[in-house]
Amino acid sequence: MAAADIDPDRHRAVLLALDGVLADTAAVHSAAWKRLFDQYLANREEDQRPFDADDYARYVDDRPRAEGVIDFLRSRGIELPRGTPDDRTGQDTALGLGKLKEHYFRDALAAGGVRVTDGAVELLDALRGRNVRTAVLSASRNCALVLDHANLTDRFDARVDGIVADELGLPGVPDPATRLEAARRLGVAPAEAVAVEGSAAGVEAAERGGFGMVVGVAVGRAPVVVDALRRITVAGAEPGSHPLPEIPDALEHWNEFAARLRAGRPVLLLDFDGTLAPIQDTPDRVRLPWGTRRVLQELSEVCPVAVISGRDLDDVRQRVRVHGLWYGGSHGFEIAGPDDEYFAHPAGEAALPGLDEAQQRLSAELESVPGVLIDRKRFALAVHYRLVHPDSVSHVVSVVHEIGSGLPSLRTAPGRLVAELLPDVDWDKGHALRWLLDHLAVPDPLPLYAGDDFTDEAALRAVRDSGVGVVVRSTEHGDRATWAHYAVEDTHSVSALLGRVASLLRTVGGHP
Ligand SMILES: O=P(O)(O)OC[C@H]1O[C@H](O[C@H]2O[C@H](CO)[C@@H](O)[C@H](O)[C@H]2O)[C@H](O)[C@@H](O)[C@@H]1O
Repeated sequence: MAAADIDPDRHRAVLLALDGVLADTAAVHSAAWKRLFDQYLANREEDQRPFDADDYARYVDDRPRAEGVIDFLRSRGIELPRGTPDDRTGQDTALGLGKLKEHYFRDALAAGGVRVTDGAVELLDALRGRNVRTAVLSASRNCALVLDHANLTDRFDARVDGIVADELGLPGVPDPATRLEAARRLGVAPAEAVAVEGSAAGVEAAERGGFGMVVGVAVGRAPVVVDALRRITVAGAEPGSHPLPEIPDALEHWNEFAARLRAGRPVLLLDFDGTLAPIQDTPDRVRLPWGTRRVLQELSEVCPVAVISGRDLDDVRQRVRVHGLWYGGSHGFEIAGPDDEYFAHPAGEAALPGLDEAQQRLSAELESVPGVLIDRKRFALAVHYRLVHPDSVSHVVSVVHEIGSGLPSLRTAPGRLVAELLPDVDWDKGHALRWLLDHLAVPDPLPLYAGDDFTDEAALRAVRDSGVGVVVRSTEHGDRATWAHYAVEDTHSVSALLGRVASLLRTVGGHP
């Protein structure tokens, strides 16, 4: 089965035709034309055969309305004058009947809506998730209305429709003018963009416009042909994640948030830096705010609480200093419980020689770069570049990658102005979270995870279907895709949210 893969590293934008690609508008138009013509023919003496699918394709599809009226009625032996734009709706002229068709189209849309193509929403989400800009194209002046009925209005960065084309005097397809205008509005060169078309004329327009990739959905003569929209994939996109700026605020949606918590027995799993404690220029300056410590203490009395951090286990334990909590260090490679429970992932031990060697080599190679901080945790190693001059950052990051890729026991992971080396196994904060849930064996658990960084996404993904995920907005990577259900502005808001959770749990003894 033919497929098309959009590669966000090469394709900065995607233009998508609305009609026949994103939505089945033809069904709505066809219903409106049929109502108009069948009703009209019933009152005439000439050929009264009802309007059918062949008539739609032959006389009216993708054609100016008045021309469609004239040509179809001529096929039934009726000659109608074109009329003028001032003609009444339903008047016996092509323009008068065209107005009535428009009326019926809106009726049909209001009554039955419009069917959105399978895979359309998922594709648009995937593109957004990878920061690929999108434009919707339609020759129709009803484009905005259709998008509204299809709940697609907010999913595009640009729209070039019949209204825009009329205002700018742009010719329709196969002329490339509307496609080029969309690329201009998205701020990309056509060669950097993909056009997804649903008609031969659209394909020709995109090819003439010099678009980087032209995909035809069930259009045989396109350079890339797919039989259905869902065959178009986006490299590196994870279906189900969403752009962080679009995630609703947890405090503003508190009632809904609380209702989710009521679905089980909450287990709180929290990241440390950037979530519980505000980010500082250097890791040693970080302090847990007094109010947050008090809330954690309160929470630990009503439900299990774990802090899962990229820091060393002892480091995070000392900075939080709340008894009764579980702690995870080195991104969950090491876990300790309140009653001396202890777990270390075997791959952590196995990676120790690699981490030691990486530490030595990184210290030697980066010694001369001002601002670099090498932060060794038991089972991980962070190279901080928050204080490094921007001109030297790519050098620092590439040295970490080079050294990491030369040591088979290690892998690299990005973070907030930090590049980390971790044991190269399938273990992350998501696995640590599941390990904790298994170990805690809370009946009917409802995991609530909060985090701010890339490494938190594994845990946010782990609670996506069975818990609640909260992401803390940040200036670094703040527009990435996230698995979180809700967002909060900063660490103060995390503290406020946890305070509300504590009150909720206190009133019902730990199970809202
Ligand atoms: O999982 P976390 O608890 O969020 O730990 C992730 C890393 O956090 C720390 O680095 C980050 O915070 C620093 C202090 O605010 C900041 O200077 C740095 O730029 C951030 O990346 C910590 O030092 C790392 O070891 C953790 O892996």
